[in-house]
Amino acid sequence: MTSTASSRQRVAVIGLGGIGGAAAGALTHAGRHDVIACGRRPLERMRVDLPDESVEVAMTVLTDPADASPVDWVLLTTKAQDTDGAGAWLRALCGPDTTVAVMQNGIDHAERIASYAGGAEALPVIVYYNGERIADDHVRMRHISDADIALPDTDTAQAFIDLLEGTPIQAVRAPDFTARQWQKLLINIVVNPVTALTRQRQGVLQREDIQTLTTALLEEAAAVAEAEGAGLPASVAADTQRLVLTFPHDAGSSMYFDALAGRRLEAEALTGAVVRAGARHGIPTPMNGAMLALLRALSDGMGT
Ligand SMILES: NC(=O)C1=CN([C@@H]2O[C@H](COP(=O)(O)OP(=O)(O)OC[C@H]3O[C@@H](n4cnc5c(N)ncnc54)[C@H](OP(=O)(O)O)[C@@H]3O)[C@@H](O)[C@H]2O)C=CC1
Ligand SMILES: CC(C)(CO)C(=O)C(=O)O
Repeated sequence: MTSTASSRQRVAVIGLGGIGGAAAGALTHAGRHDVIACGRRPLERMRVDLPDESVEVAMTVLTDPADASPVDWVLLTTKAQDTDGAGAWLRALCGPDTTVAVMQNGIDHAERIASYAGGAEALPVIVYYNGERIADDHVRMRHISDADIALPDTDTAQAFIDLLEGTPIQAVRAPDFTARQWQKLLINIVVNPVTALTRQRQGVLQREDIQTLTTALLEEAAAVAEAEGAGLPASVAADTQRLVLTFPHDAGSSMYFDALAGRRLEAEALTGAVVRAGARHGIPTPMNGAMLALLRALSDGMGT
């Protein structure tokens, strides 16, 4: 674990989309650490619309893992399905003292990076803030929950909170981290597929016919979460349904933006995780299975 309370740290952010662009921009703007970004295209400056201010920051962006060397912190912010593609970055950036904050949706954060990160420690991060890539050099971050990220209740998590000091990213240590991972997954198996498949922003969730669908998706997923020992309350399906209806109608979702841009969808890490866990426990998930088939068909027709 790296100590960050006072020392200047070397930070690398892999991926400069909605989540990574906001994190890299906010850390660079705060100026407390040496931040590099690892991307697929060169970039010199980025406009970052933070919740309370819009800033333009000069970025140091590497495009070739051969130019990278081990750092104190790696923030992995690609989509889950692009983790393998980011493997060369992880290998180059991770040493024995590196911590990798896996800022992705889903429930198997640590497993995704295990084969690339050598001895580096994985810190799973539940991301609640909304990040939108407006252009390659322009991202917007919005708070949509009390906390922007949730972390396990560990010293490493505290070191990450210290790292983020001076940025608008509000973090909490969560003793109920596993429950929260599943709670977030329940949100994602509703908001992401529905917005991506309908190509409509979150206002579409207010439709009565869509609410019938999302209730069914959530009830299946809640049964699977219970079998997994997630520790969620019996009311979690109804609670999640109510919660997603409070989200901004004009917000998209990470999967919605991929559908619009013709990129592959994060279907296996979200809906796929529920369907696979349901199969392990012998719990039928026909509605999520149907969504998964549609998402796979859409995703397989996409480019990258
Ligand atoms: N956006 C949101 O509001 C939220 C997103 N999340 C989760 O956060 C994670 C990140 O999502 P989001 O930021 O929206 O995703 P984006 O698609 O906006 O950004 C992903 C970034 O990763 C880059 N990337 C992909 N492969 C590589 C690679 N091999 N090397 C370097 N960069 C690479 C992409 O590059 P390129 O530009 O070339 O495609 C892109 O810049 C996902 O797991 C998502 O589910 C969680 C909560 C909210
Ligand atoms: C909850 C939501 C929809 C917030 O942006 C999200 O996690 C995503 O876009 O993937």
